[in-house]
Amino acid sequence: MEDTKRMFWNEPNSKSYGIPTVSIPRLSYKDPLADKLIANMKPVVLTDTNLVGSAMKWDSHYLQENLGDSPCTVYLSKTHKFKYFDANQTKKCDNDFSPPTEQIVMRFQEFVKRLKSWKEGDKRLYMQEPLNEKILKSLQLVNDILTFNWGWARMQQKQNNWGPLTTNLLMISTQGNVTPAHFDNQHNLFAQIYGYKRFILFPPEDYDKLYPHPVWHPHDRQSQVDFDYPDYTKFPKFHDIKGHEALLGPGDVLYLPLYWWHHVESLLQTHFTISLNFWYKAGPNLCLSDSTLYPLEGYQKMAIMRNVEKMLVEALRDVNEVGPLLRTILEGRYN
Ligand SMILES: CC[C@@H](CC(=O)C(=O)O)C(=O)O
Ligand SMILES: [Zn+2]
Repeated sequence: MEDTKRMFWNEPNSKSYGIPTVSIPRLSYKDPLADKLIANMKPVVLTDTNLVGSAMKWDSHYLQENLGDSPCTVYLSKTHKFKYFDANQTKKCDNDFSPPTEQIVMRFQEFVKRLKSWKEGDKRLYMQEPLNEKILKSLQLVNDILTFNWGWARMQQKQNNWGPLTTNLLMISTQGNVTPAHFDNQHNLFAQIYGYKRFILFPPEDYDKLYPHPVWHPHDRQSQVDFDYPDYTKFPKFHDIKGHEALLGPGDVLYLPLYWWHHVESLLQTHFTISLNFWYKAGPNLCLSDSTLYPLEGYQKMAIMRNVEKMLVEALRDVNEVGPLLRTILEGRYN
């Protein structure tokens, strides 16, 4: 793996974006430091969990055999970026929101056909579908899933007090696709199955450097900063950002902590990449109580800021009144 890693960084698609980064530790799951990092909500790549060992044989042919006519959600983009948006939150944008990607449902076999014939210049494809009874018709695939290393995953969930597993998102991306920087409100065990992905992570406390869209916006949780063409006038603090970087290959699992920002790229080594994530709800330590330790952690302050913003949007109704009211609270009093 190390040799592959060295070869990779010559790849043209590993843009540095001018962001200094440190490497995320790559450890055996047996290394006590691995569990310590997870317990402290720090990212770590685990190289030998065998979490999705039974999925290492999943390639386009095998998945076509076992998912064939299942309907799956596919995003189409004219660019390499797949910036997520919540279609239910466009009403507050007075129709000046233009979706950056198209979302369609197609049969899995149709997706594979388009994936195989895809070439540079075509609309890029990104299939993202939760593994659930809707698509799991084949016993072979169900058996593969049943033989994941659930013992290890359940142990992490229990000893770190995570909430329930909510989703296993199956992701199949054409080479070179980018999921721009965003955060999720769940813990994530991200398993790489085929091809290579590059992650650049930023801690929750970089909230002020990544300028997320407002909570009411369709791009809630997504950074406003375009890493390819950063607007340092509008987003000056982005200049000081520092990242945590990891290259994931088949069998690697990245623990991506709740509220950590992440930018994700499918590298050019293969025509497409296959990944599966395990999203777990946050545990009770996101709620403040008598046992809360102070000072609060970055992720706890992030939850507070989001709740304050949501409360103001609800109370004021007009989103244009949120800024002026916050400035009134701040100016000459807290700054
Ligand atoms: C959802 C797409 C993204 C992964 C991610 O953001 C997550 O698992 O939270 C990626 O791999 O391109
Ligand atoms: Zn994410």
